Amino acid sequence: MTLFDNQLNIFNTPNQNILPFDGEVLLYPNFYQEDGVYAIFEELKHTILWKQDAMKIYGKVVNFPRLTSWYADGDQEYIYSGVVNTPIPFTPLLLKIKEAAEAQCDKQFNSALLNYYRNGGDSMGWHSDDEKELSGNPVIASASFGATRTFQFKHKTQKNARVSVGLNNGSLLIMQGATQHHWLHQVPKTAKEMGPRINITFRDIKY
Ligand SMILES: O=C(O)CCC(=O)C(=O)O
Ligand SMILES: [Fe+2]
Repeated sequence: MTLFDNQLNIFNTPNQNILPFDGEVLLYPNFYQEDGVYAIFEELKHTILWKQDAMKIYGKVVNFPRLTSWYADGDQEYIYSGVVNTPIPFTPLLLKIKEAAEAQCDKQFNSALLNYYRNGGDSMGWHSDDEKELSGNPVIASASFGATRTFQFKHKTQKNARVSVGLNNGSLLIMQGATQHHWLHQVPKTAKEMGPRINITFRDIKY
């Protein structure tokens, strides 16, 4: 597969920080850009072991508004949003996507959280990626495939500070520095007609 050959030479041009202060977020809209980018979504859709997780809210079991999966090196369980995740070993395609992100970040990742947004009704609410297993200032690389969804940041204390970007097919978003301490992020629901989207966030979990 030649999917990522030459890519780093062409698409790793320095990019501007999209946050105004208190963190660093870099967006590379055309990172996974070879012809194969259209096949990545389909392969992920069919080969990832998607699951429907649920959480209890006031005693009621409510499905997450998306499907999820967790891939990682080793066999350590990881609790995310109250759900115990047992890791699945990386597939060859996930490894290629991960290695390209690692080369761009100059950082190794040992795990990946995957989210499958089936349509505009699927979403992820406001949160920071600040689980205790992520180190003080985590570097998180987020790869997106399929439909473009809006990704929003809002500052935790400066209420008017908000940033919104579209995460398109083949984009790579890197969140680093103090971002998770000061900013929340979300993928809001939309009433617009919306195709499916798969997002992968690569993380380095300290056990
Ligand atoms: O789907 C996205 O772009 C965001 C995913 C995310 O924030 C997460 O997995 O923590
Ligand atoms: Fe997140």
